[in-house]
Amino acid sequence: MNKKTVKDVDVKGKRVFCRVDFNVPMKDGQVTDETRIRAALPTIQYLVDQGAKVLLASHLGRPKGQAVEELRLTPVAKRLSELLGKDVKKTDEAYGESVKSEIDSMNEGDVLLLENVRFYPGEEKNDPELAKAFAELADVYVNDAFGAAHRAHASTEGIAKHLPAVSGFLMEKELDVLGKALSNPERPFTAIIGGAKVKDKIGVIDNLLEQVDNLIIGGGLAYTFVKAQGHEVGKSLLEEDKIELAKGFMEKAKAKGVNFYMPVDAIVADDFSADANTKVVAIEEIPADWEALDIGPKTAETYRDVIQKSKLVIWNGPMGVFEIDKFAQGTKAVAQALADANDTYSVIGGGDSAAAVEKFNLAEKMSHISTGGGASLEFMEGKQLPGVVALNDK
Ligand SMILES: Nc1ncnc2c1ncn2[C@@H]1O[C@H](COP(=O)(O)OP(=O)(O)O)[C@@H](O)[C@H]1O
Ligand SMILES: O=C(OP(=O)(O)O)[C@H](O)COP(=O)(O)O
Repeated sequence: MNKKTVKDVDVKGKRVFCRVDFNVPMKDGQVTDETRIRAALPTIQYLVDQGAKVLLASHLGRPKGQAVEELRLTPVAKRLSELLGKDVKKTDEAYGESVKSEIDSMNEGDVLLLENVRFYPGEEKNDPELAKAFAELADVYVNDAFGAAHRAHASTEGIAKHLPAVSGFLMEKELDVLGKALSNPERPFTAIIGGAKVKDKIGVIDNLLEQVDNLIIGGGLAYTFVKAQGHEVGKSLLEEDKIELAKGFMEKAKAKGVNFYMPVDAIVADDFSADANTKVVAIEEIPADWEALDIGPKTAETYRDVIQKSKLVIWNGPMGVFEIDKFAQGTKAVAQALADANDTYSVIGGGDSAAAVEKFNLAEKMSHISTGGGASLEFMEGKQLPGVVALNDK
């Protein structure tokens, strides 16, 4: 990597604003998957050991520029404190006088977690004033938030203009591993795209079609494609204004000789809940009042075969609503197929995909679990990540 890292700057006694991605899944005020917190520990521990005053900043969810009680980072501070084995204080704001006075009382090696940076409208707008306000808190900026590196926000991009700006160890490792896997991909090269962020991910498919041998579609994303094939999708997730785009992708795949795999069956439910009635249906037979919440068994079988014949697989986004056991089978089948494929280099991207692999106890079997979903996809597309571009060159 041609960017400076935390090892290239002196941080002893300095106030270090370290942007991390603590956008972790939570339920009832508890962190339910701590992969992203653990992934940031090497950088945090290094800063502590070097005697820096460590200010950690992160977003959580999408609060749209205002304080949302359930999206406070308090439970994250608690978990981080346990993992680090030292007290981590949390502020109720992310900048300003109250935060400054808290920083004034810090000793070398102390860690302070700032409140969710997306509670302020300026964050996602990359407002220069907010970037300056963040920068005023610190002497050095470290970006270790690979998962948010594709966002040009005040705490990921704007702030880097005001301070010496370097990458953390997680950022460095992610760019290194993904760069190596993709510079000369082993073939057959398969991409599996699922999840619910249809708008974010659908554009990625266009670029992936230039690179892969097989493209597998699952999750909530699939039903826009099912609709594009001319089938009804009932109450399944659907992005009406992307149907034409989806059609275009299927034609492009054909023209490029890319094998395009879509669900042939699905598990449908009469309600988005654990108590829902469910049944397996052929993809062209989704009932009008039901929604497809997982891929069906025939689909899972085909996907398994494709995975086993691949040399490199990148997987982003679960195949179904894996958080509910009834709809977890498709995601589990894909995870298991990857775990069983010993000759396959597997790269898992995305907070929820990583959480799924963790849930099935298969994390150890994957070659690389990336902490970034959208970020790893954009990186693989060959796009420049603003959070990386903004850092100081070596
Ligand atoms: N068929 C579906 N309908 C609705 N939601 C789905 C479906 N399949 C998967 N999901 C949801 O997608 C979410 C993950 O999507 P996304 O954020 O795009 O993935 P990632 O974090 O891995 O990038 C999960 O919470 C899962 O419940
Ligand atoms: O969870 C994240 O992205 P991901 O779901 O693509 O992995 C990152 O924290 C970025 O969050 P965002 O997509 O709300 O900007």
